Amino acid sequence: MPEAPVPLIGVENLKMPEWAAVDETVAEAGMVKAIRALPSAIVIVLRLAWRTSPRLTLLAGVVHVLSGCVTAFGLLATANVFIALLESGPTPDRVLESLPALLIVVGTYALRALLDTAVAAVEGALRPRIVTSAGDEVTAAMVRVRLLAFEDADFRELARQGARYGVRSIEMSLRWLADLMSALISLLAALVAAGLLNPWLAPVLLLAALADGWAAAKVARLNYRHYLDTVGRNIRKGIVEEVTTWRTFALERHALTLQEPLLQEYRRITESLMHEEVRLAHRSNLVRLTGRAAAGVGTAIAYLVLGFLLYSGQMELALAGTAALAMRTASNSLSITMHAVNSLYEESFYIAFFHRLLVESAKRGPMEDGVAAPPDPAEIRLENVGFTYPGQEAPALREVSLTIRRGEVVALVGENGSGKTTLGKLLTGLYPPSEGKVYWDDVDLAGADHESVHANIAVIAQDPAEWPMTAEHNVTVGRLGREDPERAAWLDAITSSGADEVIESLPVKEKTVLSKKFNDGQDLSGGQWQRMGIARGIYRDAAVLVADEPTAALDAKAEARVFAGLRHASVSGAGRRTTILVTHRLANIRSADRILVLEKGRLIEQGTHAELIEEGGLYHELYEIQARAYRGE
Ligand SMILES: Nc1ncnc2c1ncn2[C@@H]1O[C@H](COP(=O)(O)OP(=O)(O)OP(=O)(O)O)[C@@H](O)[C@H]1O
Repeated sequence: MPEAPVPLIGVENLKMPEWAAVDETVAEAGMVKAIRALPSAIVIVLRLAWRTSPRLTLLAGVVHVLSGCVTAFGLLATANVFIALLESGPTPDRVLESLPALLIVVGTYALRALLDTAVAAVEGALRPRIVTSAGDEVTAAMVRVRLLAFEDADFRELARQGARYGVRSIEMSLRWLADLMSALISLLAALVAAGLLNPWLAPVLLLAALADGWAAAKVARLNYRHYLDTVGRNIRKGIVEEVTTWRTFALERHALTLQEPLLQEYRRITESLMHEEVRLAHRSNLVRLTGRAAAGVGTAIAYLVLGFLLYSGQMELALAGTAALAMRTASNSLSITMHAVNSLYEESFYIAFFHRLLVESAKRGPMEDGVAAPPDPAEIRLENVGFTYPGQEAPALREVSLTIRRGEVVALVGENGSGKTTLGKLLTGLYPPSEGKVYWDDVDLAGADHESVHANIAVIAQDPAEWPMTAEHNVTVGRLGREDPERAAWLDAITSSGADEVIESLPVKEKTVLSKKFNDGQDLSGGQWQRMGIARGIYRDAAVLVADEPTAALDAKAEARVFAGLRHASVSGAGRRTTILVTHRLANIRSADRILVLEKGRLIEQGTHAELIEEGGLYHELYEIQARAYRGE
């Protein structure tokens, strides 16, 4: 019997992102309630247009209104042509008499054509500006959010959806808004014309429109409901696509023979999405058919009313032509209006993402009016600090109190998951504590301007970023404007880190682009990237340096060289640098000024190597395990 497929990445029990759960209520809302939500989306778009260019926005409004008015005028002028033509008397005379009215009609058509061109020109200039501006607002908001925001999966997904659908929806909404304005004005003109001819004609025309409108609104809500229902599966699909096709997973994918199971998983998700898609198409079609049938009945009633009015002599035949024209125009405009309203309604959900993304980003944005942190703090002090990652229950750090003085080399030691990396992020103000305080001298980082803190830190990450730029910029990107006429800082950074050997091996040395995305680009090995990351951290020459497992991927020779380099860097340069080292290789940190030992998020021991060995606690135990392994015991 074939084995049942094992779902690698489950799809059934996915928790809905919080923002999508909120929208559930919108998707379930009644038609009236939903239509009431429409103006807020229009306001967002109009505000954005106004912010982008008040002049062009105003101009777009004016040309639209003018163009609609000309249509209305043309329609009423047509009535005069019919009246002149259908009067009693010889045909040539009637034709001649109708000529002035006909000329007016032709004139309105010409004017309408000119105004349409003006509308297209103004919109052509305005729309790209608004779309660029919307994209810019999202990007700027995202760039400015605090680091911790990226730990929040809901926010990350909102950012993805807001950037992807929000900006596109704004562009679409602009088109619909333009259509809506022209159609509404034409509709108004046609209804007035029809109403003037006979008051009964206007309401029956509206009847047909309502049926159309109901169907379109229902389809919009079905679409949005479908979007919400499938958002979780689409997230999963993205993840599976990533692990199935990305290079990062390629090695293990093959080595673990996961290709086929992953493909199965991918198919399982896409097939379930496809079935939903087909179901949606069927349901939408049915709704549309019902709407069209009802609208057809409405139109038939309108023509019956017209026929009755003619039959009963309540309307002259001369006016019936204009009435029919007005009905036709009204019905066209109504269908455009309804389509535009419903498309706007549909887009309004996604515009809400855009808006929510801006609001959520602002909440997570930089501190306004924060005080400047000292550029070279004499001490960093933690008072009863606790930290819990967003969405987690258990704290990663608890009740940590400590002081680190300028120039100290402090090593953080502890088992996996004990909180070393997290502590490094709190000391450098990258994450705010959930409890307690972090001070740089007497400045509480909770009230400090983030940039002033981050400008004075350098972080050598365990998995350094592989910047797709030249090797030179990979080292200098942290302080591009640094004055280095003799290249002493550059040489110091690359020799202390061992990056000099990497650069030497590159085809065009430091000018080599380190990315396979470029034709002549080059990739590096894990250890080589790590050396570039260390060089970058040293070159930044910041007052506080955190090196998180900087040598995990380095060979023994390179590792010894890096630690010597880091010790040298901590006493050289502009001032004495505060260095915080996270490492599991305890032999490297024997000479650290102080060793802090963490266990399950608590600081349980601190002191020099000798003191901690003497104490005989966890550090002693960990050190002995490693030492025994080297002694071959
Ligand atoms: N991004 C995150 N989201 C949620 N929890 C996290 C995150 N990063 C770390 N944690 C949790 O916080 C705790 C501390 O993690 P941290 O990375 O600080 O440990 P560490 O001592 O540096 O571990 P290692 O030696 O493995 O690098 C762990 O329980 C970990 O599971």
